[in-house]
Amino acid sequence: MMKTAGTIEEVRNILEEHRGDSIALVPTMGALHEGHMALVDTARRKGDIVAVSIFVNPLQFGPDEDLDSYPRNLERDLEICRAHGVDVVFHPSEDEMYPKAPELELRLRTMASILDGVRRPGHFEGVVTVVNKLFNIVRPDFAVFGEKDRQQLMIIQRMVEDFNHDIEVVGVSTERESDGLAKSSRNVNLSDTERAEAPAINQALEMGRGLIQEGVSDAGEVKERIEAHVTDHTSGTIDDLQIFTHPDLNPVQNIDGDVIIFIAVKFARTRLIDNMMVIKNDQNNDER
Ligand SMILES: Nc1ncnc2c1ncn2[C@@H]1O[C@H](COP(=O)(O)OP(=O)(O)OP(=O)(O)O)[C@@H](O)[C@H]1O
Ligand SMILES: CC(C)(CO)[C@@H](O)C(=O)[O-]
Ligand code: BAL
Repeated sequence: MMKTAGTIEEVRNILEEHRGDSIALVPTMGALHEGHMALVDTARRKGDIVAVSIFVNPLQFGPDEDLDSYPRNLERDLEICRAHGVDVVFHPSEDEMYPKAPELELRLRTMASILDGVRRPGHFEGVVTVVNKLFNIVRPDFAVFGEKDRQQLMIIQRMVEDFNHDIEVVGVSTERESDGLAKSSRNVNLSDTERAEAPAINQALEMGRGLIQEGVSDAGEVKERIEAHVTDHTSGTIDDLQIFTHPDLNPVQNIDGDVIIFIAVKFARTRLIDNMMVIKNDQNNDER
């Protein structure tokens, strides 16, 4: 039977009963969907015990961002977790996680000097702070994160290395709606019109991948074509569009190897992100 814990003491007591079992943790901000459940399924294959954390972390939201309107529905989330055979859900309050304003700050260097590290100042500092806390509270053997938030996944992988957490970080490929839109908790904050337009983001990324695989090597040209597709088919504006080498995330002008295309699109109330890896010489269009 699934157990739930609202406090650190409760979750530690529950996990203590499972001493000797390996734990796979899926950190989330709730408003769960099938993307999260793909993470849970991976966690189930990895660990004896699957723990999901649900916490909308205020530290990773900027002052003008959507902390207040971020979707929250704990009862529904618990039902979804129960139906998926999750063993433990940890859903702390803000006071439980931050009884005092943190005195110590973690700072990132180059990995936050690009993309959302620049667009959302302080975001990744907030993410690594809360994930560190979750790792210390749950002490998982495995921690599962989605490739939709690829920069976050790479930063957490690096954090585990830098801080010697004895945890295997596992990445899971992006779950998409049947029309290609990446599943995201924020999709519910799109208007009907925006929701109908939003698949153009994935279409544009697919088009970019196609161009690169056909031999277009000018990153500027690929970006222009992607931007035009999004602009022509949505009311959103491009907040960020970058092509980086894979796996070391260097900006690229001339594409002569594998790359990742990152995009962020701002709609009226909601900013969506997506990314696509392009294996340059891969003819079968599978995402890795
Ligand atoms: N479509 C998806 N496919 C795979 N993993 C996903 C997907 N959406 C979210 N995740 C992963 O789930 C974890 C929790 O993410 P979060 O709770 O922020 O949900 P989200 O859908 O990404 O919400 P947001 O609207 O904040 O982007 C993260 O590791 C994230 O990468
Ligand atoms: C990893 C995370 C749960 C930390 O708050 C959040 O950034 C998310 O949901 O991706
Ligand atoms: N999915 C990453 C969490 C955030 O957007 O704040």
